[in-house]
Amino acid sequence: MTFIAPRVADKKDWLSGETGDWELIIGLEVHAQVASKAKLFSGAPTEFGAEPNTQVSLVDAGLPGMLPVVNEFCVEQAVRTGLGLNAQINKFSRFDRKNYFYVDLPQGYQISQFEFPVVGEGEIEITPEGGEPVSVGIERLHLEQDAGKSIHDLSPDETYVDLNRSGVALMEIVSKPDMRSAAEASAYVDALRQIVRALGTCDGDMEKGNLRADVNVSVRRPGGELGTRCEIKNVNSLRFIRQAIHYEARRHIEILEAGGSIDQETRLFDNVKGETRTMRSKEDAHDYRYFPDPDLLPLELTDDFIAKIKADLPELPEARKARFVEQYGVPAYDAGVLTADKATGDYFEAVATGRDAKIASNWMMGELFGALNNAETDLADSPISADALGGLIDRIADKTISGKIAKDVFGKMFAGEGTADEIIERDGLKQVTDMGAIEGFVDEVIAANPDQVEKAKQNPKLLGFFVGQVMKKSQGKANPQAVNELLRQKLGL
Ligand SMILES: Nc1ncnc2c1ncn2[C@@H]1O[C@H](COP(=O)(O)OP(=O)(O)OP(=O)(O)O)[C@@H](O)[C@H]1O
Ligand SMILES: [Mg+2]
Ligand SMILES: [Mg+2]
Repeated sequence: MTFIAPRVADKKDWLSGETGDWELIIGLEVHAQVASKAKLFSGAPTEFGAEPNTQVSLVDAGLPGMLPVVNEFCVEQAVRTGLGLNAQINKFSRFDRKNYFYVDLPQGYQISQFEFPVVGEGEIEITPEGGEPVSVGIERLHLEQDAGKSIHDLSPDETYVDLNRSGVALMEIVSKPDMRSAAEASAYVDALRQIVRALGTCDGDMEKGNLRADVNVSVRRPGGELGTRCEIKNVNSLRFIRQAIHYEARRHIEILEAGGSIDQETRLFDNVKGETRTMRSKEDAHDYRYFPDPDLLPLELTDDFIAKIKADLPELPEARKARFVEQYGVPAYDAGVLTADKATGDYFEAVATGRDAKIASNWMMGELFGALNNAETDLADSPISADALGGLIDRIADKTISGKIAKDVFGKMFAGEGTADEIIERDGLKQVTDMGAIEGFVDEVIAANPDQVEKAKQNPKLLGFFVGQVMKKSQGKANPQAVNELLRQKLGL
């Protein structure tokens, strides 16, 4: 298989093949687990990592005669998410049975929403890395229950079933086929993740599988008819999403250019090989025989219910980003990084308030994130609190220390040696601003370098040499501005 790089210059992710260009089309179905302590239709707990089959009510085990009762909290979270996606909230929706047989589905059907989802069309704005913002349409969001889990690797000839996940509430968020590159697809999932986390409706933890994507991919000639899609199930990291898309796009192009056609298929992504492969083809495509679940009444939401949720919505990442640019004057790129999650934004606001915001953002994005990264830890466990970083920045602003010395102080703060003030005091780092003392250093340096003084009169660039010498004499503590001024005066530059 030949690897064809996307033509970044075109901005769109057009792929060149042997016979011309192809346009990539991607639509995603994201399954986001509702952050609820109880399941969608039972009171069983949903906690992650429990012993197998310890969180299973009779309803989740699909025992005959058991009746589901809808969890109102989950409905509320779906509506909240819908509002966060700028989407239509449907006051009438209905639960349907999606029938299929599998060992991890004890009821023999999944309760889902088909014809009448709780949330309809919406739209979010995303910014792919290095690209311009694009808007992605949301087709719908519906509530459904998760299935159990089959465990194949405990024994060579037996399959075990863990029903802890059975009945856990999921929101399936279906996008329109609006994405045109792997970068856009991963930016979309990232944006969704940020939104649900800001809303608190889903933990968005892809490693734990509480946010995962079915990735639909097709290719077409630029501007032509949509091609046949293949759906890659359950991809659970942004990197795997990008890899799966690239692999799948190349596969489609190779087949089409050789004169073949694409079969609509459900495929799996093998993250070790970086390949997708057939899981089931159209021949055994499911006929789910959806019908309204007779055990559940339709959901009818009142205006009041929706209005209350709306009144309680937090500021979402996109809005916060715009506010950071506007209110604090930081560049859009910084604002994007600083609003990637709530805690980072809160930390920034605490440091920036009452201080130079650009300096606050530089210290966070440079020194702090660098140190956290090296220590393989994150902001939640930062040894330097927002207050403490603010305290350090204050000492630069009031010229107690220079920016250069501040970096050393930062290192010591990060190592837990104390606050900026304590370290400055302890190590005697206070900047020398006493003009008399600085003049002493300057005179000494001039006296010691008569040749250089003569040269400097022809070549003002030598000023740097003198500044360096004076700073060295003062052990880095002389106020650099004062040193510069005095030297210029004395050297007549
Ligand atoms: N030609 C296409 N190329 C790429 N993506 C497409 C194409 N046509 C549709 N899609 C995307 O495929 C997804 C279809 O999801 P939807 O949930 O509606 O149906 P499904 O996959 O048939 O159902 P199920 O939930 O049972 O998997 C949407 O995200 C849509 O944008
Ligand atoms: Mg779907
Ligand atoms: Mg699908």
